[in-house]
Amino acid sequence: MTREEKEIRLADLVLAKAMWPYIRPYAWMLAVSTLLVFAGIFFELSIPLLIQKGLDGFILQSGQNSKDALFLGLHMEDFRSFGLFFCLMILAAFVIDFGQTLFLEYSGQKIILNLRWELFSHMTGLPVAYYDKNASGRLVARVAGDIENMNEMFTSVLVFIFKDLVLMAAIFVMLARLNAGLAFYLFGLVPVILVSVTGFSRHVRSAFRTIRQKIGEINHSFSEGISGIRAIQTTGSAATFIKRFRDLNATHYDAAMRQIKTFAVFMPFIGLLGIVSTAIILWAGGLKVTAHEMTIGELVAFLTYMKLFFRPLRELSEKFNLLQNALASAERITTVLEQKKDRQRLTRKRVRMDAIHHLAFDHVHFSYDTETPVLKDICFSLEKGSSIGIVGQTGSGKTSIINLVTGFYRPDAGLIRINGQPQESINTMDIRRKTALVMQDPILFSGTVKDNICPPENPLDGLALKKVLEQANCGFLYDKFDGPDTVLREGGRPLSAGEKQLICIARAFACNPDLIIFDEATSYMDSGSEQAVHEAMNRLMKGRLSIIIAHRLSTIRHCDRILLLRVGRIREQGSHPELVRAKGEYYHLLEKETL
Ligand SMILES: Nc1ncnc2c1ncn2[C@@H]1O[C@H](COP(=O)(O)OP(=O)(O)OP(=O)(O)O)[C@@H](O)[C@H]1O
Repeated sequence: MTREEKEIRLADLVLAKAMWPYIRPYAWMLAVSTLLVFAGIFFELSIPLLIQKGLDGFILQSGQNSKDALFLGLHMEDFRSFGLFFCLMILAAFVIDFGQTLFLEYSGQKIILNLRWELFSHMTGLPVAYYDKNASGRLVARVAGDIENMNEMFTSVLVFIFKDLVLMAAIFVMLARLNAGLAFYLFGLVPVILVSVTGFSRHVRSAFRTIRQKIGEINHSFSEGISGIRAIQTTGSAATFIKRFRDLNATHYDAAMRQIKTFAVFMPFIGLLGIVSTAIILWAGGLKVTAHEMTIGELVAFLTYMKLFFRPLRELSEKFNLLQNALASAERITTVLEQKKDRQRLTRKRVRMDAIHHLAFDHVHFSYDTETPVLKDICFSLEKGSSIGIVGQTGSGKTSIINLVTGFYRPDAGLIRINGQPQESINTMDIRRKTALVMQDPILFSGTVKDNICPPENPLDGLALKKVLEQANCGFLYDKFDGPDTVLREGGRPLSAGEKQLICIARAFACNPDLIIFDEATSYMDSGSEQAVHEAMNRLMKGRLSIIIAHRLSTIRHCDRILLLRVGRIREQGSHPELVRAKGEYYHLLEKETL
């Protein structure tokens, strides 16, 4: 056993334990389905035996006791009642097959339905830090591809591997019972079959793995190419992207061809084994029939069982690979679901909070990777009705301060106090409920403007909604579009950047926050749109705690306090007139901006 196989098998128990809560409600269906599989095998194996009885007992009249205890202790007097019995057996096999497929598909689909829902709802609650570390393309592949692999495992792999193994074992028993001498010839082929199946599985598994991996990368490349289409077209980097994609595509093609070639050799090889063994059995069986050691019916039944034996053999090795693949998917899904504890940590054993009226940073130090300090010794405080502006060069740590306020990350040292209490003692969900974040890139979801402003489960009445839109300067919605019923497509299309930002401000009004944070909210706008957004911002800030991050000093000059950050440290702090009087860094920046 290779190290990798060992690891997968060790992990299987853990996986089974993790997946059991999803399987448990439908376990009885899977059990019924398994019982039906057994019943199905019984019927499947009965057919060749019936053919033998029909041939020997009625058609050729060569069997001695064929009419006695014809089948399952039933006596058939004539060929018509035998034919009727045959038809009933086939009908019963059909009904069992139908029932088995229905139970299996139903339970498989239900398990997947719950698992997909759980995974998605769970992912919406995962810490932002998790998303910062994991590429979105990979995570999307998890919800889509990995869940689909698991669906395949429940509906077409697990039960069928089991069925095929039982079927093959049962066929061996039937063959030995029909004619032990002939079965002995067939057992001679077993080592050849085992060696070829193992070799084939190894080859296909490595190709499978490469294919899956490359498909993930291809998806990622596609999504990156589509979301960054403007940058690609304007920077002239299309050729680089196309070349990277072509290489990826070619690797995928090579792996797919490797897999196809292996199948192309293996499948006919198994077919060849089937033909060779049929020829051997026909020759040896023919000799036995002519020597009256065997009836023709028995020979035909023997050959029919052999045919049944080679069919699952072809599928089994392919299914083992699918199983490996599905187990890898289950492992990835379990890893995501295990992140649960992190979310619970934010709310469990913490005091509830109704309102924010004071926020303070007390000698806060922070780094993303515990090695590179991003914020150093940050101190400031903010009361209800007042505002703080944060300025500083790119990468100076402005957004990192917001990441700490909202609880997306934790400080390495120092304290953040809310209403005088340490932030980590307060339910983070309460803090977020009372906070509105208006970001540089306005995030709007597909749906109506109304749904974007207030979720349908917590709607505002018509009058309140109109007021919120008025306060946020969203009159354009009534002039150019269908008011709050305007339907937005992905990314908030067809609104302009400024219009989208005003909708985000309306959303902030609707949730009536105590703390409002603007992170470069006007940086993409022309002066006309900026004016409209500023008016809405000023209205929203009244009577609340506000933090405004901006590159342009004009945006924050009216704030009660301004922090100037450089390389993670507060270099200057004070009101606009105080900082101008101090003639320090802020003053020089102001001079540059007014030039
Ligand atoms: N998720 C992250 N993981 C690791 N490092 C990060 C992460 N986010 C930001 N950083 C690093 O932290 C530093 C501060 O980043 P931050 O986003 O707070 O700067 P900023 O002042 O808001 O910059 P900008 O004005 O460009 O938005 C930067 O050096 C950045 O590379």
